[in-house]
Amino acid sequence: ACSSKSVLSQMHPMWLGPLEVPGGDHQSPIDIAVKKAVFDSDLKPLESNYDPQTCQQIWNNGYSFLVEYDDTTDKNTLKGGPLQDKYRLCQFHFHWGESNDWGSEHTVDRRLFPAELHLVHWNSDRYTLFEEAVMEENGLAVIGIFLKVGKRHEGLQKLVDALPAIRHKDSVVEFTRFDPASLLPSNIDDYWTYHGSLTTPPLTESVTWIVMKQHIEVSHDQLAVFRSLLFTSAEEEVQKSMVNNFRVQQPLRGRTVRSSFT
Ligand SMILES: NS(=O)(=O)c1ccc(C(=O)NCc2ccc(F)cc2)cc1
Ligand SMILES: [Zn+2]
Repeated sequence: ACSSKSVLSQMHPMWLGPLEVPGGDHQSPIDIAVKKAVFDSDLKPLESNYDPQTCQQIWNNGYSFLVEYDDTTDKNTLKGGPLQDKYRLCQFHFHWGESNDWGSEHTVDRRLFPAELHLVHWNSDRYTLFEEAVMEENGLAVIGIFLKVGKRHEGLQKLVDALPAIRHKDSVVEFTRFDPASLLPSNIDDYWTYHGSLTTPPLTESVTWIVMKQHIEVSHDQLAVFRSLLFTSAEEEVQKSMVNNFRVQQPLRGRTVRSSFT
């Protein structure tokens, strides 16, 4: 899959404060000012085709937990929406807070959500590897979905049950037959889109962000299990609970956020 450990483990540990990117003017996350978004009637509906059989593993990378898919063939594709090409899902992960009052990376009119899901795809029409695409302007497409605390999310429970096995950084367990579509909101036609970056190092400005207007609901207890994960590996003396793994918001720098709805 796409997040090779070697690159990740050399990453700048985010709790030491986000790495400054000199001159980066297309950084993420941002606040989405709803009234300033420009409706674009050319935006098409998103088309996702995911195959649960290609789910491979779930692991704790010391920043979040990732569910990784086999991205060596065009089995999990995303196209349409703002995208010109076909993109391949390689992993999804979350960002969350220490309390339900904050945790998301993007905000909508400054409104914070307790967590945010990112489904990470790379442009398989133009590149052969994620690592290649991550350096290119049209290389990545990330779907952002806000989580709200409410009713239990049945689809999420299989994932929540696997978390105790990956409490520590660099722990991995086999994870199969998980359908990422089970995490999508019922309406995926209403979204905002803008050009931005990865929200963790290397912070490359290669992401077409697609942020869903409709959130999904998870229970308080399900989200509490996210917070039982640790940033630290089993060997480290001081264990740090994995919370507040979101980046501070970045300036819009003149970018326009487009909406697929009025
Ligand atoms: N939060 S987010 O959705 O913006 C995001 C998505 C993916 C990655 C990632 O894969 N990093 C590791 C990485 C980066 C570059 C490489 F070349 C290889 C691995 C980081 C952040
Ligand atoms: Zn993310």
